[in-house]
Amino acid sequence: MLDHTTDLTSMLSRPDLLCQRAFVGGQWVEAGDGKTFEVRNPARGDVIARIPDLSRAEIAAAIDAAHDSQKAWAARTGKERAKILHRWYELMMEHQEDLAVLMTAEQGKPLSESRGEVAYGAAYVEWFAEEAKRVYGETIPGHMPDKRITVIKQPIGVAAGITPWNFPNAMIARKVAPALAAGCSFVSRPATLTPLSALAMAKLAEEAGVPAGVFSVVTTTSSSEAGKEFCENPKVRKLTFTGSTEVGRILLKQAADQVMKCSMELGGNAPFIVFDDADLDAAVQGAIVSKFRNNGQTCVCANRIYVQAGVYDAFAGKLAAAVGRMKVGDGLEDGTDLGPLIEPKAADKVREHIEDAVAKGAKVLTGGHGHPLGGQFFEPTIVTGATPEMLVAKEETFGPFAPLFRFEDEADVIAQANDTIFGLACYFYARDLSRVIRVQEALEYGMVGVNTGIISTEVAPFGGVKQSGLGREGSRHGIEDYLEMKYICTQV
Ligand SMILES: NC(=O)C1=CN([C@@H]2O[C@H](COP(=O)(O)OP(=O)(O)OC[C@H]3O[C@@H](n4cnc5c(N)ncnc54)[C@H](OP(=O)(O)O)[C@@H]3O)[C@@H](O)[C@H]2O)C=CC1
Ligand SMILES: O=C(O)[C@H](O)CS(=O)(=O)O
Repeated sequence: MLDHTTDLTSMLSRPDLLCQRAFVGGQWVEAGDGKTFEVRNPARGDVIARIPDLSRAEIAAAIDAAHDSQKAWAARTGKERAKILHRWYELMMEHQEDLAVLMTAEQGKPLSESRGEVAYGAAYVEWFAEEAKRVYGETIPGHMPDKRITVIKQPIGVAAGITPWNFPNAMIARKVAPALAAGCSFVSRPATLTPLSALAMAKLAEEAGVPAGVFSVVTTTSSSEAGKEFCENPKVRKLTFTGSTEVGRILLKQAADQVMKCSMELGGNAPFIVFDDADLDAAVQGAIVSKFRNNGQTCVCANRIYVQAGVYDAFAGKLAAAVGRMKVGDGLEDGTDLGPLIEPKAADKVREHIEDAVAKGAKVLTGGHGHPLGGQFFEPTIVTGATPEMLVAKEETFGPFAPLFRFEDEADVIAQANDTIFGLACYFYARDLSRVIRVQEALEYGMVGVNTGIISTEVAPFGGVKQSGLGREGSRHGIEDYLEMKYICTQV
């Protein structure tokens, strides 16, 4: 168990990766007024770091440094930027264990998941190191004999990003990597609860040769002030956000005044559908990984589990048995499957959804309460008899709560699955080919898992429709959000 900062640094092969200063314009800085905020280990509540609480003016200074360094960074060849990004990827993987320990200490997820997230984040850096060399334009046959048409793509300029606590490495990597690959500079503002991963990434970016000012990490408890500076500062040309739809709406409204380009990866409410021709064992494994990855604190996790009547009881029994084998504990301890929730209000939300469901007729199959470990630990919970009238049918739980809805036919479950303002990820298990094609086309989501519960990869376009967001991250499409297209018409 961790007691204090010294305990955490004693676990690191590179203690200097626990950075307790902000990274602005290539300098490691304190807040001008000396203000700091505490970072606590959610498993035990102890303080593991004290981080500068920067002011809006200090955030503006990071934007100035990004602006002053961007043109020279863009003037480098794609190959030069690729080389530096690839070195950053190599350093992230060389220090995977230290980055994972820092992540589990500040966010709580099991060390095995933290290692996976570091590799996932690094994969985005590796992917966009390659894409940096492939920003192609085009020539178009002229519309008149004396005209020549070309189209080129240029970096948009200074980009700013606000990211959540649930994936404190990958959400930053998935934004900074394409931005830098395109020739943009980037100011990152990580969540108050989890700044350590971002700061360690900045340390390794500096070592990889990212020039001063091109990538800054501004730490502050005043997220709204950071958001306003990002949206109102004329030097910022691009805003990218991952978090709740509620905050996404606020930022979009603020960004509208400058007609700023925005990318939004927002909330979800993923349906997970099991048809009667599914491989039930595969469906159970898919439900476990989709529902309980990061303790359910994932925007793409299964939030509603729909099971066709003919296999409902068999699936429920298998799922309960699998959940019963999951170990709740400190993420730094071997064998832990489910760490603590990020903060007390997160446990309150899970409890609220469970109590609401039971009050409206659901039956607890397993779990249902805070875990005996106390604090933010919670029992993984399954209820049967879930109905559309329950809170969990409309809201993202963001915790280890699996409500089982029973359905009769395909049309009925498609209607229920689509009855939400969200459209990020969805999943279904079936083996009839015609049904698979019908259902994958009928579900109104940006991403579909067919006979799989995990879809996150750097090679595919990640993003949602409806109120789950704007734009895509990852894949060959992800760099486009950091580029402007310029049409050139030349008289010959
Ligand atoms: N789609 C996704 O990937 C995610 C979805 N969510 C959803 O959001 C819910 C709440 O989680 P939470 O982490 O609080 O998500 P939030 O959307 O509240 O926070 C996400 C990030 O935005 C920052 N933020 C909050 N308010 C503002 C603001 N007015 N202006 C600028 N930035 C702001 C937060 O800073 P700080 O926390 O430091 O104040 C954090 O860095 C979850 O229950 C889940 O439903 C959450 C995380 C990821
Ligand atoms: O915000 C999230 O929950 C992540 O985008 C989920 S994933 O990309 O790691 O699947």
